[in-house]
Amino acid sequence: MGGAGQPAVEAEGVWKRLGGRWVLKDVSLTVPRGSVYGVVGPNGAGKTTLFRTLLGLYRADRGRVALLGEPVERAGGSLFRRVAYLPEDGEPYRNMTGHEFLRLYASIYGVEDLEGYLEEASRLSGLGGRLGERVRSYSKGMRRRLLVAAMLALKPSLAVLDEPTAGLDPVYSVGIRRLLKEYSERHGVTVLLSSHNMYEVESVCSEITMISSGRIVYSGSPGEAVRRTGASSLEEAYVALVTGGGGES
Ligand SMILES: Nc1ncnc2c1ncn2[C@@H]1O[C@H](COP(=O)(O)OP(=O)(O)OP(=O)(O)O)[C@@H](O)[C@H]1O
Repeated sequence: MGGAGQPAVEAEGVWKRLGGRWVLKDVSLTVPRGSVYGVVGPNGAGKTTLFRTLLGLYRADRGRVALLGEPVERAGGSLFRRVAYLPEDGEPYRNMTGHEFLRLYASIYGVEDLEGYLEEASRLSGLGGRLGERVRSYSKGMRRRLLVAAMLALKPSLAVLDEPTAGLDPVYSVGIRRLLKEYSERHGVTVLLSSHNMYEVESVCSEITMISSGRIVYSGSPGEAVRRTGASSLEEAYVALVTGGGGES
């Protein structure tokens, strides 16, 4: 399996056009192996498009993307089995029980040690006896937790999560952040996430990229963003760095 010493994700000069306009403009970033890396930016800045392009779900119009050391356009099943993606609107099937959903997830990824996987995913979900109930009886927080547990228990090389805690209460948000950080530290899982929550990004991410109108306006540590702008918090630094770029423009 090639690319063990390579960054988890490397994008160079990526441009992507959608609906007749450039949504990503000359985006370059490097996500180190084993890191928790955050992408932040206003609504419509291009975060989801960036993730989809990095994962090969969209083809970049210009530039190049390497995923786990391989050019993404050449990547096949053996690479994608090491990558887990949770889209912003990802949902488990409502008519399945939590247990059934985990089994389905394991079969899609070709998990070999099914019992070990189910035990770990069940534990990470924190859902206990509720796993025997249908997903449609779960709250949004429970559904998110089930999805995050399903992906982390795979121990993927790279986990990509688009706004994993959006709309969740603080208890679920803190729980998910803890899982992501622990799994990254303990199992070397590289985590790439997007968020609108600067507290979240500051508390879990070692490096961040800020994107505004499809262009990178900052890459580095959260602390450096604060220092560079002379702001008193990451939220203030973020506003200073993205102001003028706008979101949907
Ligand atoms: N399939 C598409 N066709 C045309 N335009 C698109 C398409 N997908 C996204 N866009 C546009 O591209 C821009 C970036 O969208 P994207 O969803 O990547 O932003 P985002 O940063 O993830 O936003 P949010 O924070 O609101 O989720 C937006 O202006 C959006 O309307």
